[in-house]
Amino acid sequence: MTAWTVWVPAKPRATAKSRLALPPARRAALVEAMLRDVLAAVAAVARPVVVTADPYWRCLGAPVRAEPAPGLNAAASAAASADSPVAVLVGDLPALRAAELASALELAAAHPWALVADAAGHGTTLLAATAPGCLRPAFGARSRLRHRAAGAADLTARLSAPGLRRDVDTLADLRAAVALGVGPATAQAWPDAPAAASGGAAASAMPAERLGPLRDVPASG
Ligand SMILES: Nc1nc2c(ncn2[C@@H]2O[C@H](COP(=O)(O)OP(=O)(O)OP(=O)(O)O)[C@@H](O)[C@H]2O)c(=O)[nH]1
Ligand SMILES: C=C(OP(=O)(O)O)C(=O)O
Repeated sequence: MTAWTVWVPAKPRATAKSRLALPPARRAALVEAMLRDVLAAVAAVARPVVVTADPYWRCLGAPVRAEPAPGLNAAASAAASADSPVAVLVGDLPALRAAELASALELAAAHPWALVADAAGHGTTLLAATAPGCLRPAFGARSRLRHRAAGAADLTARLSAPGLRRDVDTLADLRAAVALGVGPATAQAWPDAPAAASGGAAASAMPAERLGPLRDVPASG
């Protein structure tokens, strides 16, 4: 089996997920929880590395690398120059299952580099490369097409991996992730949700009927 290193970029805690309409402290707690759930899923199948400018993220317990410059693509480019096989996985996938990531990486092992698209179908949640220097990050609006045009194999249609594709930019996205079943840290950070039983993201499931109290909250200060 291929031994993958999976780099998870993490924006500074104070500014991450600015599109989530939540008060800053609650947003930061949610960002951290999602990151914890993603890292738990990654650690089950690969070696995780957090790439960030924020020393706070050392508290997550995974190895941390400093990003070379601000921005997701600069952070991802650090992974691109690391030893392959290497992947970049966004950190806002609270419904990620370890088995989904394992399936994606298994498919990716047959390609120089590959992508998985986000739930909307326009963005990218995973880039993975088996050959040195192949991974060319071009995250941002409509990144799926850019990554494909640059030569990445598009694995999306060959996978059933809703948690791997369910990135969270808005509260509506969070609602969709909750419907899939989020990991235990996210379940705990979101007060409307019951804390998940032990067993990590793969074992947790949050029933859709608990979604009632989830409301858009105006951002403050
Ligand atoms: N290291 C690093 N990671 C980043 C940076 N910007 C975004 N990321 C990470 O990239 C992944 C996807 O990011 P986005 O969905 O754009 O999240 P975001 O920038 O926090 O969201 P908004 O502030 O709402 O635009 C998440 O894991 C982010 O933490 C950055 O400047 N540096
Ligand atoms: C960074 C991306 O998207 P978003 O910021 O919308 O999550 C992307 O899909 O390349």
